[in-house]
Amino acid sequence: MASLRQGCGDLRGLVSTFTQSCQGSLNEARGQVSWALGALSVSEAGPQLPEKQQGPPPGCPGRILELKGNIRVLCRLRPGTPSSLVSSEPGLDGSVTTCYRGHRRRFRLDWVFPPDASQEEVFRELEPAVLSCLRGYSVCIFTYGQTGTGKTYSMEGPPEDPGIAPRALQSLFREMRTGGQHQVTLSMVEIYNEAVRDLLAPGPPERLAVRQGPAGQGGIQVAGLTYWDVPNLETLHQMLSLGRSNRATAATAMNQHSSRSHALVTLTLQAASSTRGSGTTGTLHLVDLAGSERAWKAGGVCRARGDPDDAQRLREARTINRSLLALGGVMTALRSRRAHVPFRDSQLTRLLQPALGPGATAVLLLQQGIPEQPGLV
Ligand SMILES: Nc1ncnc2c1ncn2[C@@H]1O[C@H](COP(=O)(O)OP(=O)(O)OP(=O)(O)O)[C@@H](O)[C@H]1O
Repeated sequence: MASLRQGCGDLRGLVSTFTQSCQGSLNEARGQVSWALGALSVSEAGPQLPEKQQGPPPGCPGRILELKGNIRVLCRLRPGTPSSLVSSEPGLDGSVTTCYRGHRRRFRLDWVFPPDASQEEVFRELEPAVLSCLRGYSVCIFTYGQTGTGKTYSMEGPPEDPGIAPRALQSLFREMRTGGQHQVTLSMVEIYNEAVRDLLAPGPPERLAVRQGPAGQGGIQVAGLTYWDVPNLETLHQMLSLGRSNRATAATAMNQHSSRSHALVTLTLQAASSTRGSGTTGTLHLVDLAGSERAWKAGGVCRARGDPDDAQRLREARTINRSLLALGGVMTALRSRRAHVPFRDSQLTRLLQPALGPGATAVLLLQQGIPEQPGLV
């Protein structure tokens, strides 16, 4: 419990950091900064939040995810978060009261993974939701957090200790071997500076147009996006690694290999009619969101020197923050069950519209912790 206490308080840091980022760097964000609180549903406990499940016995992580129609907010703490910065007390109602650098605040989370949580423990919590795709559900898993807090580590992980995505795929294919025939289709895009690009296109990635589907059919269409039939796990891994190598990355002041784009992997699993779950089509979206660092930090002090690369980093940071604001606005609207959900506010939310709509399950994994350069937190 000590590590849990230590870690979840730093959530305040995430919200606070991002809020400051919006206030300091984005004039257009003024007045909307409350998104970070409402949208992530980690602020003052809101009535829409589902009840936190009973905690699992030690060594036996619980199955906390309901499989339909919910947004779940989990938090993972990066190793090395100093306990002097944070403290928190879990409440009976599932809320977490945190104290971050002396400011007390209540957050409510569905689960907190302490800094020593393994990749396997994290995935074990998500596995039931992942496998529900084989029964026709739509599931979307995000990693969100300041740059360098471990989003890609959690989603992809190093080869010797894979993260959510490789484990999810392995689990799905293992289940399909015993559960019957499915047709698996893959697409992979990145959103870089609000341009949607196909990471699996045979040629150089081009900007693709995102359109609303024809009336009555709903959905979103990405003109020219390639969809690939995936016969087996090995092919899938090869394609994902191709897509990853096409993803825009650039060194920033905060993370040498910082991802400057949002990456969306979409797997469609269509059950053959003779199998269980016959006729169903499930979808798994795995979303590695770009880091939400403060724009001025990403640009770095070199911005003053007029370095074109730094100007580019600054622009990237602004568009990233703007799209994360839009995502927050969508989440707020969904959780408040508002009639209007502003999906059209960014390419990210437009593309995710089918993944966040009625009946879908979204899991937001908040990454918290101290990036590699502690002075930046
Ligand atoms: N739980 C963890 N255990 C061990 N190492 C970790 C963990 N989380 C993150 N790291 C390490 O921290 C560094 C930064 O992590 P990562 O690249 O995943 O951050 P990120 O949030 O994806 O950053 P960006 O938004 O800039 O892409 C990496 O070297 C990664 O291996």
